[in-house]
Amino acid sequence: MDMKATAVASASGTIINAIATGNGSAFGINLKVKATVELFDDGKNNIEGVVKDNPKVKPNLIKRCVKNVLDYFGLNYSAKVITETQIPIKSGLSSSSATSNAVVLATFGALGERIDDELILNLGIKSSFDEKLTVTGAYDDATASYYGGITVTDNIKRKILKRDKFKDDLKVLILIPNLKKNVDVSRMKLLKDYVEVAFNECLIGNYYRALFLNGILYASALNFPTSIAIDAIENSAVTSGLSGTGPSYIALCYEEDVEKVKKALEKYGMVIVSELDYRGAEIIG
Ligand SMILES: Nc1ncnc2c1ncn2[C@@H]1O[C@H](COP(=O)(O)OP(=O)(O)O)[C@@H](O)[C@H]1O
Ligand SMILES: O=C(O)C1=C[C@@H](OP(=O)(O)O)[C@@H](O)[C@H](O)C1
Repeated sequence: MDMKATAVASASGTIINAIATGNGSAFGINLKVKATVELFDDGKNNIEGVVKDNPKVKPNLIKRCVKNVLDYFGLNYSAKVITETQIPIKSGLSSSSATSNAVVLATFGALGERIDDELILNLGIKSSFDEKLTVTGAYDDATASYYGGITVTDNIKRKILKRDKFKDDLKVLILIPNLKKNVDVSRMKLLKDYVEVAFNECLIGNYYRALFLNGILYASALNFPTSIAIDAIENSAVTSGLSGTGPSYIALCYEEDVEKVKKALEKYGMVIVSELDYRGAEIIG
């Protein structure tokens, strides 16, 4: 019986970046990473990883994800894991959380194991920690990628405080500016008291205000332009802000305003037009 499965997971945009306080919030975006995992019961523990379409990206995370699942079940299988992605990498769209979700889920599928959501999320987060790709575990990003929709989380306790949907049917514009990623954790932690203000708005469902405020705060701390989000709003975006630790910015708008907002953002770099995702991660083959 061949042990092989394919799974997808979603990118996620940031409403509240959890690095300053441990509490965060994110929402699913319909850009997917696809992972195919094939297992061989040969007792050799030889795991091969292939990152299609991104030759510069090492397979360390995806090999770690498969290893952590096999170790969890005490199996010494060999494996081949292949990923391909629509998600810009190292950009603040949580490609690492999405990839961990997709590879762990595909490995569970290949094993024919019962789909235990929390176990899959935790093995994915463990893998991201093992590869030093996260500060808080990014449980906000991981759950938004896995379940879709909006999640509001305590990343330290790994608790979902709230799940929700945006009240409007919105398009998601993603700006990939020509700016270098800068993960200065100590500067981000200086924002704690102010991010708490934004988080309280998020907890009561004022997601547009929370996303904008969070973006201004983190862009200021990380020396990214704050004017970009304001340009988006000036051109009818309902909200806009830095996503994660950047450099990507996101803008949410109604369909009829896409061209206007896109034009405003394009002077800063490449713009991807996508939409909200409510499907999350799933096994597709
Ligand atoms: N499609 C993919 N295949 C394999 N590894 C990936 C893929 N996408 C992301 N990764 C891993 O995640 C890392 C990027 O994650 P991170 O630094 O957290 O940035 P972000 O989450 O903002 O995209 C990459 O360096 C790589 O290790
Ligand atoms: O590493 C972390 O703990 C986090 C990383 C950030 O996302 P990116 O990795 O996408 O920048 C942030 O949005 C998230 O709330 C917490």
